Amino acid sequence: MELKIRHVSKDYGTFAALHDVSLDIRSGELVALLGPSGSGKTTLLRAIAGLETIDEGQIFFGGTDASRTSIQQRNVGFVFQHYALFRHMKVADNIAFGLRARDRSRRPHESEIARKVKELLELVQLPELGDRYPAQLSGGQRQRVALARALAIEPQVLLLDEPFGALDAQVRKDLRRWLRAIHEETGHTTVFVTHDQEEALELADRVAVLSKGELQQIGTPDDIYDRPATPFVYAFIGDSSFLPIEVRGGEAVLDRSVLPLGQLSAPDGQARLHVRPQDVVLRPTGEGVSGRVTLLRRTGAFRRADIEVGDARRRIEAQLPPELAITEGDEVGLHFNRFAVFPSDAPHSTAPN
Ligand SMILES: Nc1ncnc2c1ncn2[C@@H]1O[C@H](COP(=O)(O)OP(=O)(O)OP(=O)(O)O)[C@@H](O)[C@H]1O
Repeated sequence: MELKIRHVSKDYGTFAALHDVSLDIRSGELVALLGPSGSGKTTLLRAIAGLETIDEGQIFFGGTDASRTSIQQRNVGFVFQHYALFRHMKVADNIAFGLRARDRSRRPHESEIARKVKELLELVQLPELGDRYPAQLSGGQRQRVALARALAIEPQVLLLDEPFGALDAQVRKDLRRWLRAIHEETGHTTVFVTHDQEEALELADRVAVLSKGELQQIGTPDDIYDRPATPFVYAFIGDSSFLPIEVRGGEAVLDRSVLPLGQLSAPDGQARLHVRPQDVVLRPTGEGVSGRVTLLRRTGAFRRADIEVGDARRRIEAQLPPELAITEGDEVGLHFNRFAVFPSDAPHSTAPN
C-alpha cells in the first residue's frame, strides 16, 4: 500500500506540531521518521494511523483519501514503545485479539485463528511461548509479540512508534536486524519513529528527517549522511563542525585562504562551511587553510583533534589516524575532502532543536 502525505499541518493551540509536511512512501518501503524530541514524529505517525486528527492537508492510502477515516477503516497495525499487551491474556490470545474483535461476518473461524497465531509465533521466532502471559516475557520478547499482534490483522500499513526505545542497547541492535529480516519476508509498507540516527540509517530504505514540525529531507541513508539538504540535517546526522566564510564568485573565502566550491552552488554572501571530522585532512603548515591543534584525544580506533582555524580561531574537530606524528600546539594546514556550504541565514542554520 502506497502512502501519500500532502501538506499536512497540525496545531496544538498556538503550537504547530506539524507544518505543511508532504512525503510519499512507496508500497513495501521501510521508512524511518527521525528527529529530536518534540520534532513531530509521533504526531505524524499517529496522524497516518488515524489516532490524531489533522487540521490541514490530506493522507492518501493508495488512491483513496483516508484523511477523515477511522483507524479501523485504515486497517493499520500499530506497535507502541511501551508494550501495550493485555496483561491478563496469554500471548496467543493477545495475537488473536484483533481477529476475534472483528464483527461476525469478517471474523475467521477459530481453527483459522489458531493456524494464523501459530504462523505468526513462528515468524517472530517465539514458537513455544503462546501459553505464557506477558509478565513472563522479556521486554524484547514482548515487543515481538506486539509486532505479531499488529501483523495478525493483515494491515495495509505497519506503524511502529519507537518500538525498541525502552530496551537496552544490545537487545535493540538484535531486534533491529530481526525487524529488517521480517520486513524482507512480509513486505509490509512500514513507517517507524525513532530518535536514534544509527537505528534509522541501518534499518530504513529511506529516512525522513523532521525538525520543529517541518520535513527537512527525505532520502536514502546515503543521501541523508553524504548529501544533507539543510544545515539542520548536516548538524543532526553524524558529527560536524562549521566555519563562517564568505562566498564570492563560486569560491569560499576564509581569511587569506580561498577554496573552490566546485559542484556546490551557493549564492554570494555570508555563509557557513560544514565539515565532518573524517573529512578534515592535515597538511604541512602553509598549505590550505591554516590552523593550530589545541587538543588531542583517543577515541577508539582514531584520534580526535580540536583545531582552531583562521583569525577568528573557531574550533573544528578532525579525525586522525593514531600513528600521525602530531602534538598539541602544532601549526597545521587543513584540507577538506568533502564539505557543504549553506547561506548563514538558511533556516535552522543554528544548532538542532
Ligand atoms: N496532545 C498534545 N497537546 C499539546 N501538545 C502536544 C500534544 N501532543 C504533542 N504535543 C506537542 O507537539 C510537539 C510534537 O510532539 P511529538 O510527540 O510528535 O514529538 P516527537 O518528535 O515524537 O517527540 P519524542 O521523540 O519526544 O516523542 C511537542 O512539542 C509536543 O509537546
